Amino acid sequence: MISRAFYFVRPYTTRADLSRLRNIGIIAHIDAGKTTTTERMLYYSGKINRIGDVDQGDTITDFLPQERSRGITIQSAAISFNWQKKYKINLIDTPGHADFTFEVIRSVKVLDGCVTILDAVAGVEAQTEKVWKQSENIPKICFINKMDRDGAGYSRTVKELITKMQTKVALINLPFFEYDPDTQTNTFKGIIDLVNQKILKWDAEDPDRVEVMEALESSGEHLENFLKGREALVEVLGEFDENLVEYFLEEAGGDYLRVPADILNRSIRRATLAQYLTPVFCGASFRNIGVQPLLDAVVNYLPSPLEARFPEVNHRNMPMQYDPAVGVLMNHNKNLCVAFAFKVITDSIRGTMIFVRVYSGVLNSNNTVYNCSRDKKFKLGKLALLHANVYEETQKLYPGEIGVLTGATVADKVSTGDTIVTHSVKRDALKSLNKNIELNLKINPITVPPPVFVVCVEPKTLGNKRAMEEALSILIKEDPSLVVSKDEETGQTLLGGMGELHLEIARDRLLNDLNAEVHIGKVMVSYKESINSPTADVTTQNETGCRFSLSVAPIPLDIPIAETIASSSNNLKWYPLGGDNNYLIVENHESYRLDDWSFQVPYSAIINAIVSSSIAALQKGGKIANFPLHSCAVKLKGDWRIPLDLENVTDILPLTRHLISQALHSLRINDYSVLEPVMNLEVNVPQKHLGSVVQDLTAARKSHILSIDDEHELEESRGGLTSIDYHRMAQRQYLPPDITLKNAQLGEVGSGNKFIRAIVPLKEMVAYTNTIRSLTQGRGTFYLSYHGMDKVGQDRLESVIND
Ligand SMILES: Nc1nc2c(ncn2[C@@H]2O[C@H](COP(=O)(O)OP(=O)(O)OP(=O)(O)O)[C@@H](O)[C@H]2O)c(=O)[nH]1
Repeated sequence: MISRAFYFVRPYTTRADLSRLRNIGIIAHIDAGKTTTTERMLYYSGKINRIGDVDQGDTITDFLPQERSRGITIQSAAISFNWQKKYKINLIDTPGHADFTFEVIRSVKVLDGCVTILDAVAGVEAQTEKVWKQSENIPKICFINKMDRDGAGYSRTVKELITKMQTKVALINLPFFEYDPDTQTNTFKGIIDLVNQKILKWDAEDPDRVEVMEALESSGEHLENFLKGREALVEVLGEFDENLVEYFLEEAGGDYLRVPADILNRSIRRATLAQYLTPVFCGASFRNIGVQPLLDAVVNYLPSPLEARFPEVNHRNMPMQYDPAVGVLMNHNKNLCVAFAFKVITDSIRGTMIFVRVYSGVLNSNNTVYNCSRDKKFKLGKLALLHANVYEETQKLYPGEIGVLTGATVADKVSTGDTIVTHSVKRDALKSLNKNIELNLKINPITVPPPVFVVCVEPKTLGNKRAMEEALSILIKEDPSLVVSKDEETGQTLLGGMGELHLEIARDRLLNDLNAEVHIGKVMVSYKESINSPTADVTTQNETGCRFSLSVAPIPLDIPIAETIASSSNNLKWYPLGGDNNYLIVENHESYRLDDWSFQVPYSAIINAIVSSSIAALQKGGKIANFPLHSCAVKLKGDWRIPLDLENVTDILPLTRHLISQALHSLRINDYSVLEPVMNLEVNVPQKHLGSVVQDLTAARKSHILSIDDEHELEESRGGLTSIDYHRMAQRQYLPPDITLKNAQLGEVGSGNKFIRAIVPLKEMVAYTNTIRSLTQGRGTFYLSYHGMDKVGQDRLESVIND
């Protein structure tokens, strides 16, 4: 491994005004080349002075030891750099593995635009489709990478992009190959830039040398590709931009070559921001080819914070407008600063670091701020800009910035998904902010996907228990898609996660980084129980005069929870109980109104106590196998009583916990069901293997087949167009011939392939990679995503419980 001492990272980045700031993410399937491309971007921007390599484990953004040893990105890393001197790019390199989806979701939440990287050999892969959907509200550009590899297919990949992502495209550059008559091979050397009418050829030995030639002076197929490509570019933009058509007809005299680059660039920018189309670029980052034009595209075509979408907030009618000094000016208040926490990490030296995106105004170090999501007021400590793992302290975080809060004062005050507000200028002026609107402003939090696998974590000795709990609490604070629960029957601590790799990485972190002395069991599917029918109402009263009545009822599994909540009575308030789709439903009190509250203890303290006791009671599990309860609603009646002078809620906790257990106990074992995670499965197989794959899915894997389609006849629609329209669009799109692909390879994709959609229990999909490989001679691909929890039928109950 090459030592970091041989090269430097320049931490400082000059501040750009808001219109010249870009907050972008790099998203893609695993191994498409996100980190390799990011590394080149840092090099060409002057941020680093030598290029690191993923395979040698010395890139800037993959800095965790686990990332370096495994050669994959695990956590998204933020870094900023300048481009074309006046622009500042804040870039987040995200992981590609499906187990780390939450990292992508939380990054996308605070980004204004994305670069999607595609592998020219693999084409549009499943995880790319997923992250594309997750980022569907933000403009994107596409980079077809690995054009140097055997089997790279630029045009084949563009076709897949159009049909699978259902997007129009504008090809901005085309691949440039050089033919060697001696070896009779074509080698990828550079690009044909259709906007600037140049051919750019990179030097294989020297990453800084680029030969620039006039495209019009080329000949043969290069010239032909250039002319056809430029015509197609002007045409596609003309469908969106009337001004361009006018210019083309009147000023350029109908000549595609006479439309100047700046007019085209403006038009591409407008069409990209409107998400009318996706500009497409190509290159080979590993060979340093095509990265500078991609960086130009980031600043030319992706939005500044003054053009990005507004954040979604809890006050639906909150006035918002862009302001060059404030960013997103909210509630017409130029002094209001609003920031959103999207990530928390624990650094061994600096302690807790909270990543925030500032949407409005300025965050000043040492200011008093208010966490609207937790009703907490506190003082900020130091602020910083992070460049991967290099720390740059700063006094202020300006609008549009992505930065970090540090210091003991903030450590326990902020979690992922919280909204922080403060006064932009005065140190301690929360009182000047509107109590009901500004101090109650919440940017919609990040959705956390439910864990589907669990491992059992045990302290090596009883003395290690406390340290284990502390280490686990750090882990789940950093990554809310990890969930800690307790098996009440056995007392075991369970750690839930998104997949086997996710839990393996968590295990590494527990043992090696947090030095927890623990034993970790084998990875298991996370099963739950639920109830089939509601309990009777139960009531309890203690000697101090507290009295509560409640029942527990099942929440329907087949209706989205948002719909269930929306259709319930206005008289009821729903509070989530942890991550298992359990809720506390509270009836309005018969006699007390919140605005006329005469009790010593605040209403929120009573609710918090009942929430905690409900979580503990439901964790105790069901009657079949003690799996924690899922999709249960604890319904609190509105006739509860507590003494007016009750000083704290410690009495309430055991009372309601016991009451819930009593209600659940009254049900018979037959009133319970075991639930298991079921997954959406998509399988793409050549026609000739369809029978064996379907047979295996239905017989061996108990899956429920939803549809089997010809790959090109999928009938989904986006923007009013059907997928057939997109297939037609792909046929019409000008694409240069894929000269490095043999005919056989060209024919493989999309022709004669069948697309199977099914719902399948996660348990039955273990080791499916090997099965699909052997059933289809390595030609089939599949993709799994979480569908929901479903009841386990009697026929499989025993095997599930034994599992
Ligand atoms: N031939 C070739 N290999 C490349 C290119 N770009 C990346 N690679 C290789 O592809 C592999 C994966 O590259 P990464 O940059 O780690 O991909 P990634 O998308 O960041 O991967 P994850 O973050 O783990 O999802 C590495 O072995 C790279 O050297 C390219 O342009 N050409």
